[in-house]
Amino acid sequence: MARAAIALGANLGERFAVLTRAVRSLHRPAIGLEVKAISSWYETEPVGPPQPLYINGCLVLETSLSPLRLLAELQQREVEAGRVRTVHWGARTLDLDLLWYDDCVLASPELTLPHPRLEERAFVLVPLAEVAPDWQHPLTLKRLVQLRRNCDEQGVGRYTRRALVLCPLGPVDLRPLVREDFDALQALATRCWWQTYRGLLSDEAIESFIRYTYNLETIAYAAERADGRFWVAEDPAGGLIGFTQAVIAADRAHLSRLYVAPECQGLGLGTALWQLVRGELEAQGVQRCTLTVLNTNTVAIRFYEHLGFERTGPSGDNRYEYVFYLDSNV
Ligand SMILES: Nc1ncnc2c1ncn2[C@@H]1O[C@H](COP(=O)(O)OP(=O)(O)OP(=O)(O)O)[C@@H](O)[C@H]1O
Ligand SMILES: Nc1nc2c(c(=O)[nH]1)N=C(CO)CN2
Repeated sequence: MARAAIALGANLGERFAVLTRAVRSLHRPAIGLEVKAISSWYETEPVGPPQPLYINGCLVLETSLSPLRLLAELQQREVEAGRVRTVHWGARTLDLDLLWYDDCVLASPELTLPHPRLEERAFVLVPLAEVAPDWQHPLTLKRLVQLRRNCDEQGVGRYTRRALVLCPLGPVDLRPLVREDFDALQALATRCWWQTYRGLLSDEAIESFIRYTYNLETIAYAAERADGRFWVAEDPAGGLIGFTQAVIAADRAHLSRLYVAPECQGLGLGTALWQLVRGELEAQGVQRCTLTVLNTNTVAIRFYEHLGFERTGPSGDNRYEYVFYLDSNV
């Protein structure tokens, strides 16, 4: 198996939907394509003629395909995404570039490896350094960390409202909750609540919490609160398998909920949801994030402490209060 890196870019249409579909379609172990790492997403100013902002990211793949076969797979996905080539470096629904393929060096017009403009593009180097920091350019012998350090990152900003994370299920989409999710969220929350609180709370209390907190009206209210951030985790088949919400008020935030479907626990999704929340809180200048947890919920307590939350004391009704400091100067 060879290792290869792919740059993804999109600046037309439903950019995230297109990019998510592309990543998922590149995870096909049966045909010798396996996604091994996915970077964060970045919103980037266009290099080239005036055009809309891009979303860029990078992947590392393991593959049994030859470089040219891999390029053909990439080009096929660009066509499927509706890409039309008109203007050089112009706007596109999807751009998939092969950045490198092991130590392979090639210089044909059809395929040049490593990608000839890799070293001058911050919109490639910044996400690539996340997923392959130790990669070394086979010709210049420069390491990626060094290339990234020397590049001008202006115009390349982290996009904190979404992430695509790899887990044994394949690429899982962490994205904002939308109205079409409400029914599925209600069903998932009901399952999560029974699994989490059976034995810790009375059945009547669980039933009444679910009825109060996850009826369609309260879900809609939570989703639409101006200061709320509500994300869901969507598995590769389109099912919801996790959710979280943080409420921000000035430089403080409160993590109101974080749940993962019972059958998907232990895959790193809870941590991934927290990382997404944390990135957004940092981007908003939030300094501390609090939460409360039932004092008998040892699984959750262990999880939050592992993330770095510190207990600040008991709160009313059998709960503990925790805080996470985002700014080490606080
Ligand atoms: N490493 C590579 N990855 C992708 N395409 C390549 C590579 N090397 C050469 N090519 C060739 O480049 C041609 C033009 O590709 P494309 O239209 O995607 O360019 P572009 O995205 O507009 O510009 P750039 O190549 O600077 O990103 C393709 O037909 C492809 O055969
Ligand atoms: N920010 C940004 N600018 C670009 C991009 C891209 O992916 N991101 N792709 C281009 C052609 O490959 C030309 N310009």
